[in-house]
Amino acid sequence: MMLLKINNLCKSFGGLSAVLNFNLEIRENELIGLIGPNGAGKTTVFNLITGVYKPDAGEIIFKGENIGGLPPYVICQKGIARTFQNIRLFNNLTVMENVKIALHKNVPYSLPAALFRLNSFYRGEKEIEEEAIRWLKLFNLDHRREEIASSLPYGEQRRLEIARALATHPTLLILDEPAAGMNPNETLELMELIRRLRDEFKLAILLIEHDMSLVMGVCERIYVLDYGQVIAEGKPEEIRNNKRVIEAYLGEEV
Ligand SMILES: Nc1ncnc2c1ncn2[C@@H]1O[C@H](COP(=O)(O)OP(=O)(O)OP(=O)(O)O)[C@@H](O)[C@H]1O
Repeated sequence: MMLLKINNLCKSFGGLSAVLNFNLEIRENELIGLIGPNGAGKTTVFNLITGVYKPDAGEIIFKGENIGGLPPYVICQKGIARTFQNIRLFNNLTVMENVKIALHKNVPYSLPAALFRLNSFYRGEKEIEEEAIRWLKLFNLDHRREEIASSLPYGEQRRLEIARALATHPTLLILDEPAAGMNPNETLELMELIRRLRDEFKLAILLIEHDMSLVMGVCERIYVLDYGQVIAEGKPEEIRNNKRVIEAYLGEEV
């Protein structure tokens, strides 16, 4: 079933068309890559989908509803979660607190229960704590539970950011350069993790990545952006041999 359908999306900054008549389709449980040279408009597309920017024109249809221009927290509630190119954790909070914040999107108690500290508040908080621990175990971060997020090694901060995104129970997970700054071993582990998450949580995943081994290794379909426009779309082997794509990367290895 179709999950996300983007029609003729446009966004300019001053006189510059960062995204121009952009179209994309993602079905449930698909793993899609968005690639392109620096400045091609990839992050702008992510910022449009997640409500950071309002589209100038076009539609972003998610589960049949146009979500273009809605605020980020509403888009998150509708089932889209993301990570950022430069990791954005709550640096001064613990690992556990970072995940608990995401779980407070759907608190299992009422406002009066929280204000008057009713039993349902304590029960709800316990449920949140237990779920946070389940997420940390899944991402092999449980032993770091009480550590401050910014003190974690880089690869673990990336994993924590993905755990926090998943704790909002998305149906579409958007990853902006998840392998940036990782060594080849960490990248291999990340590829394994991305495949596992997609299968276990029946997720659709859209990722931007400059690491071609990761994109070609995990994505089923790839969209290639250049100067804000899609210049190619297809399976990894089709993209690898596409003349326009090779030209856009000007001899870079695809
Ligand atoms: N907030 C903004 N204000 C002005 N220009 C912007 C803004 N955001 C992006 N741009 C411009 O839009 C174009 C597309 O940028 P974008 O960050 O989306 O590209 P990208 O494909 O994600 O690049 P990279 O791979 O380097 O991250 C660039 O020319 C960029 O300078």
